[in-house]
Amino acid sequence: MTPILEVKNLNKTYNNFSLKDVTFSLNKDCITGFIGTNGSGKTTTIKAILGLILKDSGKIKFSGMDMDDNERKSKNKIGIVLDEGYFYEELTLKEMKNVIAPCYTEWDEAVFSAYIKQFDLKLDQKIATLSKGMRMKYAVALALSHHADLLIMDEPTSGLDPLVRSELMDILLNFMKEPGKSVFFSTHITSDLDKIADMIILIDDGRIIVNEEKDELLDTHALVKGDNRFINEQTQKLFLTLHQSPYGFEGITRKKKDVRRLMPDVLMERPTVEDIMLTYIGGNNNAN
Ligand SMILES: Nc1ncnc2c1ncn2[C@@H]1O[C@H](COP(=O)(O)OP(=O)(O)OP(=O)(O)O)[C@@H](O)[C@H]1O
Repeated sequence: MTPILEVKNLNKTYNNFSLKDVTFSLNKDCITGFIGTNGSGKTTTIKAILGLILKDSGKIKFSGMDMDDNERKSKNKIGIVLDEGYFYEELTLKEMKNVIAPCYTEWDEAVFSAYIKQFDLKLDQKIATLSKGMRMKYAVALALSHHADLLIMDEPTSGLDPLVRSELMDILLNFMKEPGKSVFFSTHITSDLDKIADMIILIDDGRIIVNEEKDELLDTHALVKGDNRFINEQTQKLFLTLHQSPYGFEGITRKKKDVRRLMPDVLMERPTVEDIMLTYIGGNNNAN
């Protein structure tokens, strides 16, 4: 199956930062979480994909077509929710919609009205007066009203309370019910992804470190906790990260069988996406 988006050897250099040969694909019918710490390159990658900044090199394909050569055609099928609202604050929701709608050949006013109603938004309200949660919902309504196949969201949950974040997760799951849809979702609030992501891509210092199915990632790793007496020169090597305190140790392993064999009395739990992220970032542990 053709991936919905292919990013190949994407490079972009700023004074103190660079994307380094960023390469990944997004599959149809998948929610992909794009995770990384502050400043790891998530926004830069998304902006480069969307042509909002000039890339130094690299190829981006949408549904098999080169995005540089088919900008209008591909952007017609992509919905975008960006971190900084790209809205004119003094306009009302309706006025801003009137600016955005003509950019899309498949704009669907009925779908937009249904979202506005569902999200309890008022079209005559000024953008400047929207709360963070309302602003996110408005951005989602705009992004999903032109029959997009791929929704790209940059930190949509940042600054939102847990209730609104959970509402957003439901909106995304609802969007995914139609076959052929995909979501690419950058965040450093990884708990949102534990629930909904199919794939996890981790970027650290401009480099893709992990690109794997979420369940595979969580099944092949384990969070191990136990008494310090189990830690010795041999068992230490079983861990990607290991933290010891006077009360015991906690570590992430990929060698679950060996841990079970050599450390029979320890606790093994399924890690979270955050545990995995903290394991692989920074380049200062056994994982790299
Ligand atoms: N226009 C620019 N000029 C120079 N440096 C920039 C520019 N835009 C971003 N950077 C730098 O690139 C690095 C990556 O930034 P980016 O916004 O992509 O990170 P991020 O992973 O999205 O972080 P966050 O989670 O904080 O939004 C940062 O060090 C940032 O300072």
